[in-house]
Amino acid sequence: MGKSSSLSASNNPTKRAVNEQVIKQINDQVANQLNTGILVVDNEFNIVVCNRFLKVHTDKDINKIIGHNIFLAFPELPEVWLTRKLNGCMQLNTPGFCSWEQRHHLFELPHTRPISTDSEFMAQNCTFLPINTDENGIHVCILIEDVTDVCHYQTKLQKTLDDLALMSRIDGLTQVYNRKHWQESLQQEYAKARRYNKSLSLIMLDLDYFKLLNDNFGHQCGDMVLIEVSALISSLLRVEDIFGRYGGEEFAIILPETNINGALELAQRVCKNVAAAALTYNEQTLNVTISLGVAELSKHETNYEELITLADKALYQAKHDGRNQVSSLTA
Ligand SMILES: Nc1nc2c(ncn2[C@@H]2O[C@H](COP(=O)(O)OP(=O)(O)OP(=O)(O)O)[C@@H](O)[C@H]2O)c(=O)[nH]1
Repeated sequence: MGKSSSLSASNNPTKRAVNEQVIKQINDQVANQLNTGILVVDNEFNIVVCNRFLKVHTDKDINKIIGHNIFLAFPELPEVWLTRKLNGCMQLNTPGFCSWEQRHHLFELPHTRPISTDSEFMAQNCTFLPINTDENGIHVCILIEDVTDVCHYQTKLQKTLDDLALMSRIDGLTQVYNRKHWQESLQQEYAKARRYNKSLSLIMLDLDYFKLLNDNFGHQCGDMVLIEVSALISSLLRVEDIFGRYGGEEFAIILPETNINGALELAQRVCKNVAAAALTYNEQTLNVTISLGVAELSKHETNYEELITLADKALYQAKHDGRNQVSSLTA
């Protein structure tokens, strides 16, 4: 009995045909209920199978695109790139993949999320699977996964991380680099200047009689002056120059590939511009000046800190000589 029933399942052609039909129905229903696009093309890139996902997400009549070339049915597809991808998959008989990070989408399918994204189209991960059929040779099955949410939250997360990284380098009050980042930059510029035998100069600057300004006009006025003066100085620099708040009312500028003459010229310009700036607080005119110390890297320094010490000494000299001026020192 057992033997005859097992024989009937595999050897009875009618039963086998019924089984195959049932399996096809199951496969079709599963494919049509999946929240993944399934599109199968033959070796001439004609569409052989297309599931309901693509019907739901496009206004195309799926029955009309079966048998048509994929690049005619979906003209938005990158033909050169996708042809190479499909051919590679068929020839090597190995799967391929394309993530939304490489290409945000292949198919222009509008996304249905109530979230705002940078693109009007659904972000997609696409997998390319080689399918071997007995009669018609190799096909490729393209699986289209909707990853709009992943893309949206990943992009938001990356932006937050970028903002945090920036914030960790920036002084909260003046928006110029903070001391930690500035000092790390100097360390790098020092190493570069030594390695490539390039010149490197430093300007240390400090607001004059700032305590008096705070005492006379209040701390808020002092803060406003720090913001305005650093914005003014930033506007006078080249993009390669690295401007930072060294602490309190002391600032510092790294000048890569700049010798002492270039650094002195810039320092004079900064000094004059700050002194000439028309700063007011509560309708009162403020006379703000700065003192600057300039130093150039020479063969004598053995580390970047010695360059800071040199520029700091020059700054002290400028203060001592009467403020609102530039002084320089060489080792
Ligand atoms: N408003 C404000 N004041 C600050 C800030 N950081 C430091 N200060 C003040 O800056 C003043 C610096 O005073 P001093 O070091 O005596 O220097 P100075 O009065 O500028 O005198 P010289 O440098 O010799 O010209 C102090 O009163 C600090 O409280 C800040 O972020 N905001």
